[in-house]
Amino acid sequence: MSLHADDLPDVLAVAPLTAPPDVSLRPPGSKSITNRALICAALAPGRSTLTGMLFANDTHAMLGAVRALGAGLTVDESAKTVLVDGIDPREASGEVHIDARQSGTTGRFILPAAALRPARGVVDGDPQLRARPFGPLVDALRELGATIEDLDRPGYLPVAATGPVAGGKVALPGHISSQYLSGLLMAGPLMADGLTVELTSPLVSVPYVESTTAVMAAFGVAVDGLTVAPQTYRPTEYAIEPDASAASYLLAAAAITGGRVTVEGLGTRSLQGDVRFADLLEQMGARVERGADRITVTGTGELHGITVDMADISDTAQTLAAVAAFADSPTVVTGIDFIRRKETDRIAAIVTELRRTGLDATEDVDGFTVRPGRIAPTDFETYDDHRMAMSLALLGLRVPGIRIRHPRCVSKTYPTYFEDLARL
Ligand SMILES: O=C(O)C1=C[C@@H](OP(=O)(O)O)[C@@H](O)[C@H](O)C1
Ligand SMILES: C=C(OP(=O)(O)O)C(=O)O
Repeated sequence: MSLHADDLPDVLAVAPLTAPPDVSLRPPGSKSITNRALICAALAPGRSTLTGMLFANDTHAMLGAVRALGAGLTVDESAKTVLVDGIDPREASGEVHIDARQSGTTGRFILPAAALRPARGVVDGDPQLRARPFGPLVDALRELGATIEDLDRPGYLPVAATGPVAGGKVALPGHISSQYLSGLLMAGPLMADGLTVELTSPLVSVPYVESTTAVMAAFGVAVDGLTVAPQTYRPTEYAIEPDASAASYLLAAAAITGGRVTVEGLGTRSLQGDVRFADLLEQMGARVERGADRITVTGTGELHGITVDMADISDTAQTLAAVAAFADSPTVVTGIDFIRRKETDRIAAIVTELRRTGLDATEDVDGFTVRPGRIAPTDFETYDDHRMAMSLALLGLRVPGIRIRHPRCVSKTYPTYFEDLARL
């Protein structure tokens, strides 16, 4: 049976490992970097070459989005490469329709780019994305000169944007999502007056904004603090690094099973904050070796609970919850109330599922607590959230009788997840 997302059954049984793993794996390309590189390349008149691309539902959403804006794409999935012929959206005409599917990054990055066009661009998504907040981004774009029509509930998709966005100074909250800021910054150099963002509340997911400015720099655009002067994106050859959030599951597997897993292509040079998940495994008792382009985690048989603020790396909070289930003391995760507005309410979802398996887990105001205990055979619900499926599957590497319902949701960012898990 193929374990590719497209071929998975409605309920997937996870077989416990018969021996600790000792493997080296290269996770697929980073979703976050792929979607940034696609935006920057699409806004860079001329041909860019992107290598190491992730092909998954979220990046297919972005490929469709930049194609709708007029970028030319030559896609070679087997070579993980895309040639992008970029455009200047300020010269575009004609109404376009963009389907961001389930992808927050696609919706929040393409809306400011679409608003650069002096014609109407409709941005919509799946019901799941329609339920996630867009209000702060819509307000900011209006403030900067774009016309944004609410096509349904104000502050939510679908919306229609008509530019051009003149730019200037804008106030933006930081505590709901960093994606608004990243999307505005990437469109910033094409605003006639440039862009300065003033944050009105503390920024979550900070490392993602650092990734944004790093990818922009690779395409020749400088950002000074939260100010972008009018500039031109330069087409370039850009190598996308593997996905650090995807790597968290593989590294967690080593810590949980007492094995050794090396992820290739990610290390101290990574642009992604989620590589710091390895630091948490180290704090819990695993051994971690870091190179410029690889991270190795070795499980020591010891795992202790920790208390940690995960506001910077919240996509790995559910992974940590799975590891915490095997520790010898409770783990408390704080700083992540904003993950209630991701693919699902992730705090409620992970606590509900850990309780279903018999663990004493509780929701806190801005996070959750996991108290280790006996883990019973369980069919886990996944809430159409790829990270629920990927995290809960880790329990099955040690505990018999773990089954994942609707596992195909991993196609959002990691269609080959269960193939990689089987390689352990
Ligand atoms: O900019 C990005 O690539 C992302 C930012 C984070 O979202 P928030 O800023 O909404 O927390 C993260 O959860 C998401 O998976 C990817
Ligand atoms: C929250 C996520 O994605 P996005 O916000 O890009 O939909 C994620 O991948 O966990």
